Amino acid sequence: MFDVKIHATGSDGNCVSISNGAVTILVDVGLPKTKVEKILLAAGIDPTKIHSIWITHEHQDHCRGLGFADKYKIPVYASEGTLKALERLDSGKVIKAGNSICFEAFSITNHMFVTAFNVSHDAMEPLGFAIQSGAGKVSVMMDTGYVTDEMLHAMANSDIYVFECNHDEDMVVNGDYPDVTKSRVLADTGHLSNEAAASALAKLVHGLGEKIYLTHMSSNNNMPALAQGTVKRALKAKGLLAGKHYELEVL
Ligand SMILES: O=c1ccn([C@@H]2O[C@H](COP(=O)(O)O)[C@@H](O)[C@H]2O)c(=O)[nH]1
Repeated sequence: MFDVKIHATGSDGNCVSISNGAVTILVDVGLPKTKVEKILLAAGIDPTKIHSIWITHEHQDHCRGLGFADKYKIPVYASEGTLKALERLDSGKVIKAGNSICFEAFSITNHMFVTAFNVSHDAMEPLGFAIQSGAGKVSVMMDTGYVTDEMLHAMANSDIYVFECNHDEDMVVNGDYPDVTKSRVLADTGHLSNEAAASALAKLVHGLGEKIYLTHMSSNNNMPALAQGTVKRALKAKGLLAGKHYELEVL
């Protein structure tokens, strides 16, 4: 089984580690580099052992700590658009949506495939990632305004879902954000609402003990109980109960 740790999530910074026991990767380093170093060491992760860092897109809350990659000479993978926006096209490694990169393939137990898929966010070329190995499958989907069939296909049959569950639409509409920010959050290239996350998860989760992490939650336009309740209701409509058919954690 994969070991997934959500070290930080939300608009202040995102960082997830994924390990299959042999290989550890990070998805996003959206905290200052010294903080990335600190939280990883506190979690028992040796920075010198990190195989690679996968960046979903160029917004600061996802890549602020890229200096951490430079310090430890860790390869950085992202889309061409993201690497261009980060001015790292020369040093970064390009992954295209639909493509998989396989590493440590010399042993069936050590191998890990990372497959990229397009998401819909107001960045140059944002990606989500599905990570597979003998340890199972983990999907990471953050910062997307909606979920397409292609995204569902890429994430299908995961054991672990790291899923954006950003806001309650009514809270955004009636909240304090300026109109331009409200429109941005609610746009197709914005962030995922509780309802949209719940509806996508209801299509993905089969009740086989999947683990769901609800992430990138707004502290202004959401409440953990509201997000959790929305997802639980959608899954209950399929006959699936938290704690029995799947595990749910709100971060
Ligand atoms: O004053 C603000 C607050 C937030 N944003 C952006 O909106 C989205 C959602 O933020 P949450 O903190 O999850 O509510 C995110 O992209 C923020 O960067 C903003 O532009 N201005």
